[in-house]
Amino acid sequence: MQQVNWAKLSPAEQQQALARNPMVSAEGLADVVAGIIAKVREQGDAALLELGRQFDSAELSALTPSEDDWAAAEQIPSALKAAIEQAIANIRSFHAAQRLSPMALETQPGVRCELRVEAIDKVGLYVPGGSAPLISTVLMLAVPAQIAQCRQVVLTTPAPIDPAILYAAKACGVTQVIAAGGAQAVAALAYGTESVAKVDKIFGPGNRFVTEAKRQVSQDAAGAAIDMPAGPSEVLVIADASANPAFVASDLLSQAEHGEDSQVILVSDSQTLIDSAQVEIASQLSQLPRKAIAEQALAQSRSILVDDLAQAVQVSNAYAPEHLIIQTQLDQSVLAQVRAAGSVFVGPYTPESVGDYASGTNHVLPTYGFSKTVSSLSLADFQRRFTVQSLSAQGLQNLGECVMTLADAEGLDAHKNAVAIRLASLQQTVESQL
Ligand SMILES: NC(=O)c1ccc[n+]([C@@H]2O[C@H](COP(=O)([O-])OP(=O)(O)OC[C@H]3O[C@@H](n4cnc5c(N)ncnc54)[C@H](O)[C@@H]3O)[C@@H](O)[C@H]2O)c1
Ligand SMILES: N[C@H](CO)Cc1c[nH]c[nH+]1
Ligand SMILES: [Zn+2]
Repeated sequence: MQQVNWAKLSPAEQQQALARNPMVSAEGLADVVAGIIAKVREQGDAALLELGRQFDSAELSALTPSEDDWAAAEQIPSALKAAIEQAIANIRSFHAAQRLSPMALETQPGVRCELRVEAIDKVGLYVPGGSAPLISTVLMLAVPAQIAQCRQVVLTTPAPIDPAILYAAKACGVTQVIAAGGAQAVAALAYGTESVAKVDKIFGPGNRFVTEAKRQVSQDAAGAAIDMPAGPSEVLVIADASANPAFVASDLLSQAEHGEDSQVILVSDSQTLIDSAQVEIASQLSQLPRKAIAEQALAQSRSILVDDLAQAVQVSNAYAPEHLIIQTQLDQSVLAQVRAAGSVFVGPYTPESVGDYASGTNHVLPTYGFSKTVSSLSLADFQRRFTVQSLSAQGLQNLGECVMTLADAEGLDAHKNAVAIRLASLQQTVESQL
């Protein structure tokens, strides 16, 4: 991890200290992904099988799990089943509480306005599986889809599919599981194939091929909507001298182990804490099976010495991390100054892993600094909201003049006439009754 002293950096160097890998980093990534999407649109299932064999599993022979696969899913260890069920219960509680109550009111007498909420009909869930089978991502995507009552829930994940992914998918009411990963899976969800149902919206994180494919299909009217840019994992830890360096190191490593393109940042006003966290990182890293991956992520990560905690939050707000961990003596006052973060973890006993798996919050979060404007995944993302209005005759008489004046000002006579014709008809009725 590179070490820098924030106060001694020029503005350009400060920007550099918070730089990420570019979103479209690999040479020609957009063209490679466009080629894969075109292939899936032309060749359907045959393309999914060919690309799946090339990138994921040479033995791939079918896109849908067999009866044996579903039977194997029931055989996962009972402790794992229990952990999945406990996580589902917490995720369900937190997301069910996000249901909006129907809202209706009269904005003025006779003018009734409503806000209604309905599920998005067909959703596609992308569960990463290139480097680790993200069983927890099944829960984060499928539980809110189930609460929203989406009619069709198609899950794709690279082959070979881990039995626990199937177990979790079944437990959360997924309607179709497809063994496909990467850009080809996103293309199949967006446009459909012989085996994959076309969906309205695609959810889920992934590597740069997945993220770029989501971007491309979301820009095509014939494609599908997407949730957010949820790319390589990131964490920023704000820690002061009171923090436990072993805890801090473990949190940084938990995100560094995701992928070579993950990034972790430690911001502290204590050089002593930074030094002892570095010692801990070296010692914990040596024990990790995914040491090589974490090492590469650490090579593009930083520790930043700041003057005080106020400056630490400024640095964090400028970076806008996917995950923000606060381990200081002034946690609540630091939290109050946070302006941009996908999800925040407060206090020494709140490792980021709890949000990744089971506290109840969603782990699908905006990366690349998008947490300045994009929110963490929630129930609302699986729903569409629409408004309804209904006016009584009296309501139109009360509001008509206002609408006609505004239509007049815009020079839109047909708009004005649509009101005037009704008001005239009402007037005639009144006169005929006299
Ligand atoms: N932001 C979030 O909310 C969040 C949540 C969970 C995971 N993540 C991130 O998701 C990512 C998962 O990445 P992953 O790679 O493990 O799994 P993945 O499933 O996203 O990607 C694997 C797929 O990439 C494709 N691929 C690999 N090399 C390719 C190549 N050379 N050309 C074309 N396609 C290729 C293959 O089709 C393969 O199926 C990690 O970076 C992790 O940090 C983010
Ligand atoms: N930290 C990841 C999101 O960036 C989510 C995850 C899944 N499993 C473990 N972690
Ligand atoms: Zn994680």
